[in-house]
Amino acid sequence: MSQLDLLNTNDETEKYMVGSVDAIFFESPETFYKVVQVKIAQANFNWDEKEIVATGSFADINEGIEYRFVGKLVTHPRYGQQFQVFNYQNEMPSSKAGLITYLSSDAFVGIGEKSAAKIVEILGMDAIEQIIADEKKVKKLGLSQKQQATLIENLKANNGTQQIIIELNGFGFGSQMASSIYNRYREKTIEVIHEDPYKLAREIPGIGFKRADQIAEKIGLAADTPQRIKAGLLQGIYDICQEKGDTYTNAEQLLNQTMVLLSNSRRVQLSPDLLADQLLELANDGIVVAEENRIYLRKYYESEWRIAERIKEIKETKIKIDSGFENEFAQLIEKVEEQLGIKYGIDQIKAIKEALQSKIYLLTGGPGTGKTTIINGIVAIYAALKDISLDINEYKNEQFPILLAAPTGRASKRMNETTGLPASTIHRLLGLSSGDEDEREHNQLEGSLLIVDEMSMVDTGLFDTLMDAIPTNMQVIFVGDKDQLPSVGPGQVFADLLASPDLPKIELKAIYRQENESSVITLAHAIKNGTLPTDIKQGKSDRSFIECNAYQIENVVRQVVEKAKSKGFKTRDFQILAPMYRGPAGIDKLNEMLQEILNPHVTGKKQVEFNKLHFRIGDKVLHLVNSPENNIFNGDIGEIVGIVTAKESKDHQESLIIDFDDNEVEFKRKDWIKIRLAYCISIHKAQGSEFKMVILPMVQQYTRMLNRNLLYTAVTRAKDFLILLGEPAAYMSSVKQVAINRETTLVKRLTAVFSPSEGNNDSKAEESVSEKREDYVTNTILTVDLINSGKIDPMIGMGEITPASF
Ligand SMILES: Nc1ncnc2c1ncn2[C@@H]1O[C@H](COP(=O)(O)OP(=O)(O)OP(=O)(O)O)[C@@H](O)[C@H]1O
Repeated sequence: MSQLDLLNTNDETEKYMVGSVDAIFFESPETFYKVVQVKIAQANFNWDEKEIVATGSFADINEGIEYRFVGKLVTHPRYGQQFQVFNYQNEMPSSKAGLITYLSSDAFVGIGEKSAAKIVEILGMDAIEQIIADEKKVKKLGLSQKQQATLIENLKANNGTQQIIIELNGFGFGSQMASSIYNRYREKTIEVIHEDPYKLAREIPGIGFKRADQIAEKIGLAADTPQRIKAGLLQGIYDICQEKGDTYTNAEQLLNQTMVLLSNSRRVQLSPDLLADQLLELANDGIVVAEENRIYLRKYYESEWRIAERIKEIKETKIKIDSGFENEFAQLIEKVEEQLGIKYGIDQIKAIKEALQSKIYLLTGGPGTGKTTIINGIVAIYAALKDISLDINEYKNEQFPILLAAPTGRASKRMNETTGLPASTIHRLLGLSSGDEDEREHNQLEGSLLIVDEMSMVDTGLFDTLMDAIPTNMQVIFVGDKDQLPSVGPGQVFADLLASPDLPKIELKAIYRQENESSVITLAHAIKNGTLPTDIKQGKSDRSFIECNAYQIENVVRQVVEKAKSKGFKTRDFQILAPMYRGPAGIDKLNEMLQEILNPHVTGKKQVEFNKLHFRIGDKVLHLVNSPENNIFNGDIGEIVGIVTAKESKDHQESLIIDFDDNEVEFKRKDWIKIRLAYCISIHKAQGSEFKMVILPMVQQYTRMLNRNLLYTAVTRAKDFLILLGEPAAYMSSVKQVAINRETTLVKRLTAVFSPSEGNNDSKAEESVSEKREDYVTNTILTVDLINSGKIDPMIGMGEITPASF
């Protein structure tokens, strides 16, 4: 048999080798992936040479140290045969010399060969085990304090990290995921997994319930263990709230959802009673909150109460209004009107005046109603009244006293452009990093006036954090368009605030955009009122309608785009918006086609492949998550301006350089998951952005997704031109479908804190949130009693599920 036959990659039998690491060829800075050369001392496979290249996930591996590697031989298309390591262990140095080499290696900075020799001489060959078992042993080795500390620290840490990575590998996590998990829990990793493997599903992006459940099974958690059922219930509430945008659910919905989740994951049917019992325990422990027939994750329950209480505190803190305000205001408004060359309407003046006199003020209005013009007026008059300079250069080391913020990068950039003042995203303002909107750690805001735009996009978690950061004496103005889509995350904060009778507000109705009577704005207002103009299909100077079916969409979009291009529109000037990703008229299909016509592959030019997609220089791409550390946010659109191949890069990792409005950010391959092509994007992702021309395909195929707020949001993204395509019936069904109101209790909480005497059972304004929790248990018992007594059938809705579904 030839050596090549022996090295057949299909040979899956487990191989091992013992050897020392000669050289580390490559190490990824972000993951534990490394390519090393191993000098073989012993192996259970044929290998003619002294060395072999090994690849794998090594937490901490040192040159000159002997390890036992378990894995298989593979053939790399470019580099030939290699040993792919599944797991490895530090073969404790078997000889005295080996142990000395190990203790004097790079892993123990400050310990040289002499000191290492002394350690081995005094403690013997089991020196490491002895020190790990009893730290005091290092005291008699004649080492300096620093050396003693290094020795203990590194022996413990190295031992730990290696073991952890080996165990994570054993659970089937690849190097990337293993490092994400390790980075989150550090030395507690294995403890966390053994204590609650489901924590991974809740806390590590990319790990779902099913994956966590597999681990749970591996460590011996039976399908009916309370821990598993509780995890399923928590996941159930979380999933329902994320999917529907509600801040709570009910027992029936929750039990159905959890039953499906648990049964699908392990294919075992559980009794509804088991689930109901565990739900009761979760409530008794205060992990979920049941109130009447509502079941909340504690965090949303508390967020709504906290928001309401904070709003009241801020609203009720007095602001000083000078006796001469009326006169001064009348003069200042005239001055601003002169500067802007406009005359404010009655409602606009009312808005500016009330906003200036209120601690908290809400301002809503559709496109063109003058929200930005009002913000400019408020800022100018506020600055004049308070004698504040609006020249940002005068605030070198000081905080600018007027804070402007919006939920997305693009919206805050627009705010900055329209006001000429600094504006930032809410995340930046709060100093939050990726994914920690709900964290309670954040900056405290400084300044005297805060204006937040695009409020409809702010969800309960972020708003709770924002309210916590606002000092009680700050004046706050929330601006938005209540008819746009609600936030992606749970809640409908802006709509709820507006629905509260206790907060001063104004809804602007008059449209001021004059230029040539924009028919896009007329259309937007018609949609908002639940109708379509009779001339919807007639061509106008700024909008047109092309009738076609789902299968013709791709071709029609192609023609429209080619026409726009020939008329001199740049790729960034027009945006295709669609409601769905899948299907012949879906975002994915359209992006594929649009990339081919707008940025085709040119032989010899660089392109990289990722998840069956190609990325090329010049591609328009969308960022899918918030990344405040790079100042890029969910929904930001950028352009690929560079591709760095593995060969060209110092760390041998390929990357894309993406330009987001002059902010160039490097994306390593592991981060490509955060971007996608943006020739066509979803309407949700377009919220907070505006485009010169919007091309909007709508077909009946999308029916499930269509509603009035969605169509309204899409149409209002168009600044100059709107091209509607598709089936008129799809547009009609959109306007008829009023977006179902989200289930939230913020309005209820606001009423409770503002009017505690209104006989409302929930009016606990006098109590703190923790005191309110006292009532959870009684309420939960009621709910679960209902289930047990058969008044709520937890199997309702499961009629369509057959054993085959599981
Ligand atoms: N009182 C007014 N008199 C004349 N023009 C006005 C008046 N108010 C606003 N405008 C003009 O109407 C247009 C729309 O106003 P503005 O941009 O403030 O509205 P908006 O509500 O912020 O709209 P959008 O949400 O579409 O940006 C602008 O060109 C603005 O200059």
